[in-house]
Amino acid sequence: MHEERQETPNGAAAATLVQVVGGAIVDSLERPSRLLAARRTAPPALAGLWEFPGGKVEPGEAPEDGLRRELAEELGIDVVLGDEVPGPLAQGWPLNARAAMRVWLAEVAAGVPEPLEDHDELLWVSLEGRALQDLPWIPADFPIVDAVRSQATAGR
Ligand SMILES: Nc1nc2c([nH]c(=O)n2[C@H]2C[C@H](O)[C@@H](COP(=O)(O)OP(=O)(O)OP(=O)(O)O)O2)c(=O)[nH]1
Repeated sequence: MHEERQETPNGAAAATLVQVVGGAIVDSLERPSRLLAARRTAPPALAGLWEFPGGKVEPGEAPEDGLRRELAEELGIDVVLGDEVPGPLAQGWPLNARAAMRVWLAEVAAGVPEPLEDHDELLWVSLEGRALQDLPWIPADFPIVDAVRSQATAGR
């Protein structure tokens, strides 16, 4: 697992959060209208909840490379990454006491997304209306979903 150490404000060393990366895959980076949500199969506490496909960055791996690798493994696709959806931390969005996630907008460059690993269903959900927020996401993902929607639909 990839954990780094950093200095806290009082100078004590503290373990930083496990770095997770997630893909906010939209139908088109140019004119986004739908987002791809993925339903987890494990662990039991998260099974059945929706998330951004992705996973943990491996030691020595650049976050963007980790995201491309995870999306190829889990969904069988190559992606073009767009802008990052920045969170409040240097490590992105807080997920829980141990992990934070950096999220990038992305578009499918090759392949058709399929739930090959870790998910049992994929859903293209409209960025308009309530459909996105009405899905049972992993609780930590709701603010991220909001930010993704705002960023993806900005400038329309
Ligand atoms: N991929 C992903 N993980 C999320 C999201 N929200 C959230 O709280 N998480 C949590 C669930 C897990 O505790 C952690 C990511 O772990 P993971 O199980 O997806 O990572 P991985 O594919 O590398 O799996 P593994 O090698 O550890 O089995 O982050 C999300 O939107 N996407």
